[in-house]
This record gives sequence, C-alpha cells and structure tokens, in this order.
Amino acid sequence: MSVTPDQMKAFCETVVRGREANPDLSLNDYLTDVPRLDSLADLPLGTVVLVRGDTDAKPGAKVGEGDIRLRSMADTLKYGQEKGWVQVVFGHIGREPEKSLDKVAKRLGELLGTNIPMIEDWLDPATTTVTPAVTEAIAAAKPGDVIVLQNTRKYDIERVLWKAKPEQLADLAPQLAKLANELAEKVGTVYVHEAFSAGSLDASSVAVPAAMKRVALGKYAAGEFDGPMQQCLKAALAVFSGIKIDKLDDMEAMISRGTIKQIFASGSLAMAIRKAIGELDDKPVCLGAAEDPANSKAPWYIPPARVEQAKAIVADGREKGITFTVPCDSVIEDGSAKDELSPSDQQFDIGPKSIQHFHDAVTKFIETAPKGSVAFHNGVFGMFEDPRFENGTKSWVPELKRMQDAGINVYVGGGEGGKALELYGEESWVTHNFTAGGTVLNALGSEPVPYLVALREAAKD
Ligand SMILES: Nc1ncnc2c1ncn2[C@@H]1O[C@H](COP(=O)(O)OP(=O)(O)OP(=O)(O)O)[C@@H](O)[C@H]1O
Ligand SMILES: O=C(O)[C@H](O)COP(=O)(O)O
Repeated sequence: MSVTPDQMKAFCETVVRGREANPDLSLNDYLTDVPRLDSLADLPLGTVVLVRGDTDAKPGAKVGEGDIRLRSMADTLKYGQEKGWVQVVFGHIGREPEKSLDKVAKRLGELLGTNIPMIEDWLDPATTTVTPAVTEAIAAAKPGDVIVLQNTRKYDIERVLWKAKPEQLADLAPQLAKLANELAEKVGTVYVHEAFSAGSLDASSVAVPAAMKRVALGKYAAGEFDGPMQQCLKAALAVFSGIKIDKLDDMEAMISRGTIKQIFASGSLAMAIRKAIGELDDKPVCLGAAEDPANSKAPWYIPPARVEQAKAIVADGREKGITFTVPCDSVIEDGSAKDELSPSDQQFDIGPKSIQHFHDAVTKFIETAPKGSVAFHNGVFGMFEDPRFENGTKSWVPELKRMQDAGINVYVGGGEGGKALELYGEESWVTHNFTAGGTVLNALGSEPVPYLVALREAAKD
C-alpha cells in the first residue's frame, strides 16, 4: 500500500488540527481504536517490523542508569524477537540533529542480550530515498534480529510538521508521502509505536504510519495509558508548575473533567493565576518583568490574554468549589525573597512563605481527601538547575512523599518534575513517575496525543 500526497495531506491535517479535527473524541476513544501489540500475533517469522522507539535516553555506564526509556521498550522488542520478526528501531535523541544513537543501540543490545548494529546514513535527504545500507542490513538479518537507524532528527523532514499550519500541508505532503512510502517499500509495512514520550509532531511518529498496512501500540506505552493515566484522569488535586504558560490549557481541560477539588499552581506559570486572583479579589498583583511587553519573547513572559484565561479558570473553578493555592512570595535574581515584585523584578523561585503555604495546603488536603484520592504533579517550582533557585522545588518533593504516606496516590508527570523527584527524593516516594512530561499533559489535557491520532487514522484502513 502506498500513500498518495493527497492522502498524506489529509492524514497530517487530522493530526495537526488535533482536537479541532475530532472534538468529541476522548483519550479513551483513541485508546479503544488503536490496535495493541497482540493484534500482530499472526505475523509470520521473518516479518520486518518498523518500531518507533523511545530512544531519547542518556544511557549511563551501567544498565539502570539513564536508560529507563530503553528498558521500557524491552518487553515489546522481546516479543518481536520471540516471534522471529526483524525489528528496525528508529527514533530521535534530543533536539540537535547531530546527536547520535550509538550508545542507545549498545544499551538496547545489552538489555536484549544481542548485538544491535546501527545504520548511520539511512536516508538520502536530497531524494528522500532509503539507502542501500538499510536494505542490505535487512537482507542479511536473521529472524529475531534488531537493527537501529541513526537519530531521525538528523534529517530535516523529521521536523517539518512541528510548526506547520494546515494550509502548509499541501506543500509538505509529497515529501512526507515519499518518506513513508520508501520505508514501507524498503523496510516493511508493519509499524509498532513504543515511544511513550514521543509527543512531538515528528514525521516518524505521525506521518510514517500513513503508509503502513498494520499498526500497533507497544506494550509499555499501552500499559501507561491503560494503567496510571486512567488514575490521573480521576485526580482530585492537580499541581501545575514550571514555565510553559500553555499548561493553563491543560489545567482547564483537567478541571472540565469534574474530579478536581484543588489546584496548586507554582513556578513561573502560577503568576498568571496569582494575578487573576488579585484582580478578582480587588488586590492588584505586580508580576514584575514577566508582564513587561518588552519581554514578550521570553519563555517566562505572561501575556495579558493568559491572565484573562486564568481569571476565567479561577472564577469558574470557584463556582465548582475548587480551591486554588498559589505562591505568596518570590525569590528574585539576587536571591532575596519579596512578597510583592516591583516592575523590574524577575521571579526565579517561590519564597519561604510560599513553601510554608504549600505545606499547609498539603496538610489540609491530606485531612480532607479520602484515602485513595489521586494527586497529579507536573513541573518544577523554580529554576531548580541553579542552586540559588532550587529551594522551592527541593522543599516540595518531600510533600509528595507526605501525601503518599497519608494514603494519597501520587503521580508525577515526568519531564522536569520527574527529574526533581530523582534529584531531591526517591522514585518510591510516589505511586508512579511517568517517563514523559509532554505526552502526559497531552493525554490529560486539552489536545490529543499526536501519535495516538496517527495510529487511529492508520488503523482505520
Ligand atoms: N521561575 C521559574 N519557575 C519554574 N521553572 C522555571 C522558572 N524559570 C525557569 N524555569 C525553568 O523551566 C523549566 C521547567 O518548566 P516546564 O514548564 O518546561 O516544565 P517541564 O517539567 O519541563 O514540563 P513538562 O512536564 O511539560 O516536560 C525548568 O528547566 C526550569 O529551570
Ligand atoms: O524528552 C521528551 O519529552 C521526548 O523525547 C520528546 O522530546 P521533544 O520534546 O524534543 O519532542
């Protein structure tokens, strides 16, 4: 089966438009429609299977170090090995095109107890043609072998959909169709997605499935959606922090599901909520440099429209009986803490009063929430990579343990929040720490997970 440019355009439109394309579909609708790995059980020995892997990892010296995403792929790859498939794993590492998957291939080999070759140049970017190195390696492979293709982001085509508007898709579709058809023709027409964290609009995860005869979601990714994610859909407390202001959209979507009783907002994005509460309660709040239009390009800039959105969230939330807990002081550039920011101050962390405020709010949540309630945490409370601004995050992590010790089920949405847990606490302090930040927010929030949209579309035919 090959995909025409027009079909690719329509396929990518559905993925790029996301919720707008299918406003009535929930996460669970996507999960119902996407086939699972077991649906491929009938594939014969020697079938070549393209596996979009969770290769964005930093394997350390020993197994267990920096390779959680690679270990998460092991069950799916072992299943393929037992079936005697030839599995061709491809995926990205980091954002820089020159980064290499060499250590990833080596660690995957250690995990599977086999030698895994990596093909350095697998695509001719000038013609979007799969190279003979790939066809030769596949021809030489034995049933059960695994082959890794170098970092997909090495080739520009991988990232063309990232910022694409629907009206640009007609121009992009021919080359995307060529890529998908080349892989289908020269590698194989069976595609398994086992990259839970690959939430971007990468060609390998959202365009390539369009040319595939059979697609399936890998065992680990399916387990994360079917298990912990289902619990998070029932969260009573959601903690949103970090710098990405668009997390307000996800907060809104989580609230609309009706289970949230409390929102804690911290980090830079909390400033929008803090200002919104100030305006609603007639107690004006200055956000300092974060609301100065001169900084409108900065990632920590809070646009007026986001304050308006936050006002609507708080007003609507209060009507539903939801309480909002936000910081009441800030640590600024010189390391000092201030209750009120002046126009030139930039917030880098929450201050000591806020740390106490969140501690007290956790105490109240523990006292009032029934045992077995769910708390979901995303992000970090300050620029924690700099020791001067780590206190807010460092003091928050033990609060997760305090909740878990009190019988609350605590889920951490990966990303920087997951890193902070590793740094200031232990995995055992929470019920589950996801291996991905963006995917978890997509799944719980306002937009569907792009690869689930693509798999669902591909499975339709
Ligand atoms: N004032 C601030 N408050 C919070 N984070 C900040 C602040 N200033 C800078 N940052 C940086 O922002 C990053 C975290 O923000 P972000 O919203 O990206 O969270 P994340 O956990 O990476 O998100 P995701 O869960 O989506 O992966 C950290 O690297 C942190 O240092
Ligand atoms: O680390 C991650 O969150 C995933 O690998 C996705 O990476 P990306 O945000 O660079 O697409």
